[in-house]
Amino acid sequence: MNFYFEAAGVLDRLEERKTSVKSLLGSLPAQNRKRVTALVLQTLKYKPTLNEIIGTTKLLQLEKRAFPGSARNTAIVLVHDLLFAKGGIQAGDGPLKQAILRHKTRLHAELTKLKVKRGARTNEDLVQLADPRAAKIPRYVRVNALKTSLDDALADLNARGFSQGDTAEGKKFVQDPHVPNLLAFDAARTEMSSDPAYLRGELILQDKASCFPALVLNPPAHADANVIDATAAPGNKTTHLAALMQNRGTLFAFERDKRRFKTLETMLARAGASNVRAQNADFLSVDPHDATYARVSHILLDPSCSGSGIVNRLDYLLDDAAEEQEEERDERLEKLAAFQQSMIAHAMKFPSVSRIVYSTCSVHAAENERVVRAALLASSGAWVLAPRDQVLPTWERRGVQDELGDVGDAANLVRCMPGEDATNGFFVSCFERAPATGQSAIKRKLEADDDLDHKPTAKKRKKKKKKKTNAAGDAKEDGNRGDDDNDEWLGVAEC
Ligand SMILES: C[S@@+](CC[C@H](N)C(=O)[O-])C[C@H]1O[C@@H](n2cnc3c(N)ncnc32)[C@H](O)[C@@H]1O
Repeated sequence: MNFYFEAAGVLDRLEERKTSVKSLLGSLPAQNRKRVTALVLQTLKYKPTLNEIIGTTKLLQLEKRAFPGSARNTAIVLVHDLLFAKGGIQAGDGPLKQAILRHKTRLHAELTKLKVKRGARTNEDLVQLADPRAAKIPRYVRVNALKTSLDDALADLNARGFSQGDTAEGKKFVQDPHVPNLLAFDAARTEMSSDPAYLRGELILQDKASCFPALVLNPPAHADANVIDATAAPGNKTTHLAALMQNRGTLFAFERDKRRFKTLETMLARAGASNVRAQNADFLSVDPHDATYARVSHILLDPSCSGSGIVNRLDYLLDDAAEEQEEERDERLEKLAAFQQSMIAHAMKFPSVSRIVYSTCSVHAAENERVVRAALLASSGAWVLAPRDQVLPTWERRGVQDELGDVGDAANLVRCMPGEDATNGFFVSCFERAPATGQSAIKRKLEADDDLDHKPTAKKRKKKKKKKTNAAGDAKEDGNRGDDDNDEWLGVAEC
């Protein structure tokens, strides 16, 4: 029973909003920490549902002696386990357990009623529907071109009672206007995980925004094509890339986590992605100059991130928790951003790579525009952003210029806002090698910064003076020249 009390204690202190969930869980005695953490996180996910069920059953009023006002969270964690844990309540047979079990039938019946009322088929649906942003996200399903054609998939769906409509409602689905082969279903009423076409690998459950990176990378589809997916598991983007490559050439897929690598292998097999060479390895330890990768022309980088864009994450439930959390978050973001930058810098070292897509499911500029900015500056002008017309041109929400600063045009970046774009929060950027001739705006900017940053030596002073004289001369020749240069400096990327 102890760990139930500990979990309830964590929930109590969270409600006081004096500290963050992370530090609370970190301070628990080591022996129970894992178990209590899992229980707290699960309970938080289901808390709105549990509160409603406990309210309608009047459990606390009926069991006042077992659960006085101060023990509300103890009742919540116990009801959580009764309704949602595999083995039910994990405790002896004390009075608190008995108090809950007296209402077992009623509690289960209320859960069933609530599911019907909210149109939820599974417990997970209940969590989804409790988050107002999630209610706006349809269930997206990508037709896997490696296993079936769009026409055949549509015919199969029609034969099973689905039909195309203007909105994803009930048995009606919509063809997505931005992503070919993507269908949107009614999230509350479509249970896809047991769908036969899904089990055959013909349909892949993938959020719309998560389909953007492979589309933007636009990998080649010929026998000599060499592409890398640097951070592959669970493999949604890998199988999407393989489909766009029509299983031709070679797609090297890296995943450093052993357990996630197994999932990747399962996904690849199910999707029939036969051109993938999956390796359980750290991308950062792959030698860019190894002959195996000499012809790699495209790299997809979808590294670990805060996941703050994912609707249903705990971050959302704890959004308004203590201030300390903000500080902790900033620290975490800084660390993530440093890692993300190192991944981009590493990708840029592959000698034949001409195009790199970097994406996150984060809404924080620290992991998005600011990482892109740092990567562009670190490349000293060798890389620029691919132009908007190659980066989902019809998608309206673009990057944040103030965060990207003067190193590129934020219109070349893609953002998705949870709750507003019918997707999870997402960010996509695409780097391409700067043209060999001419100087990129970033390079010019860096040189200028360098000139400003360092005390001019006699040689530099002389050079600067000469530059100034030339500029003055040029300006005389062409009245607007000086202003144009300024525009280029500020407005930026050569794309
Ligand atoms: C955001 S997930 C990738 C999701 C995947 N692209 C998809 O669409 O299914 C990031 C993955 O990268 C892996 N990862 C993180 N750093 C890595 C590294 N240095 N090398 C290889 N894999 C890495 C993580 O273990 C995690 O599985």
